[in-house]
Amino acid sequence: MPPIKQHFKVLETDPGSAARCGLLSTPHGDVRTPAFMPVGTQGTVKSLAPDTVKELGAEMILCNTYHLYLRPGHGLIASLGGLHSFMNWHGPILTDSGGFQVYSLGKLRKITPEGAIFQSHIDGSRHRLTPELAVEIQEALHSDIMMCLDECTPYPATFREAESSLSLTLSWAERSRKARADSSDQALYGIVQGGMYSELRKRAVEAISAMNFDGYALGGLSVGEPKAQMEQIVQETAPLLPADRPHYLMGVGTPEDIVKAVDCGIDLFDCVMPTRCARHGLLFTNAEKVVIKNARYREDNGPLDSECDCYTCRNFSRAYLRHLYVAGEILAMTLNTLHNIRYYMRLMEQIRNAIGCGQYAAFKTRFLESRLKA
Ligand SMILES: Nc1nc2c(CCc3ccccc3)c3nc[nH]c3cc2c(=O)[nH]1
Ligand SMILES: [Zn+2]
Repeated sequence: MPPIKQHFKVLETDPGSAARCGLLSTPHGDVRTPAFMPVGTQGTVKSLAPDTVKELGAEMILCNTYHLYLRPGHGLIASLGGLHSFMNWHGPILTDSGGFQVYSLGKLRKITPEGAIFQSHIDGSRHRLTPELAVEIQEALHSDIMMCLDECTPYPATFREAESSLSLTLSWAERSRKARADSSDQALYGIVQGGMYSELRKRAVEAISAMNFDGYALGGLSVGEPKAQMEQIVQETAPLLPADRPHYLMGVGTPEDIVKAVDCGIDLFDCVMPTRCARHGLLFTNAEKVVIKNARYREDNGPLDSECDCYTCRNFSRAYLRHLYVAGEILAMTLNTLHNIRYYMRLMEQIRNAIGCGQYAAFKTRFLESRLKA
């Protein structure tokens, strides 16, 4: 069995909560956790240069195996020196295995015990994504953290459907682990499925934990299930994960979701929300969600968010941001995304500080109450 990368250290735990601060060390640098990872699906955090992403405080970003395999191809990226130099991002990168994207993007997809058969959403070409190919692609991209190929159990699913989906994910996890090169300096994380069924989730944690991965992800959530159900699964399952390894909640979430999940011991988050909302003119502030195209901002000469230290809030008025968005200017995408990513980075800084001074429970209560008024 390849050596396990002891690449995570818990630094502080909060007395009144399962929240913890940690340090994730990778070949491309360290990540302070709890951390939010901006999504850079096609090798770019849309509309932002990598230096800007770094200035905003992001330490690790996500890229997509499915997209980069289809275009421009993992072989090309490997021949050009790997994904870090290709996109000029020299910090840590986590890549998803592609299963979720096949499920949500691929056309005419068919799941077989061997792998996921799908047609490219780009040119209709046919492909079969296997656990072995998913590892090969991520090794070619040379991401710092690789994910096993899993089946993201659809929502809703019957117990039997979730059970058979879980057994597929477990067999793929075993094959992913065996496919990893022994000398690899890349970490490999296992993914816990099990639908919305506590019994299956517990079975999944036991089986995946026994495979001794470098970190553990909770998958199969943020797939359209009611918020209360997601929270219940996280509350029940996160405490069962190996405490000395990173816990990654895939695809989550809103600021409220993150604050609640940190309380359960989640260390890593990703979500398309800050970047996608920015491109649709929905901007995050503590006071309210600003829909920038709203006429009420037409003459508003004030900053987007008076509490924010970002370039957008320091240099432009709400009136100007509204003008750019309504006029369809490309700069609107950049300024909006820059602010929303900075909002999430500042939230994670506040979360780490609250844990560091043993005040997380009070921080969470105060934050959630303030959001109710928003
Ligand atoms: N492999 C996998 N990915 C998921 C993602 C994508 C996260 C991602 C990683 C890297 C880049 C982009 C997206 C999910 N997003 C929302 N819910 C999700 C569930 C799963 C899941 O169950 N399995
Ligand atoms: Zn700002």
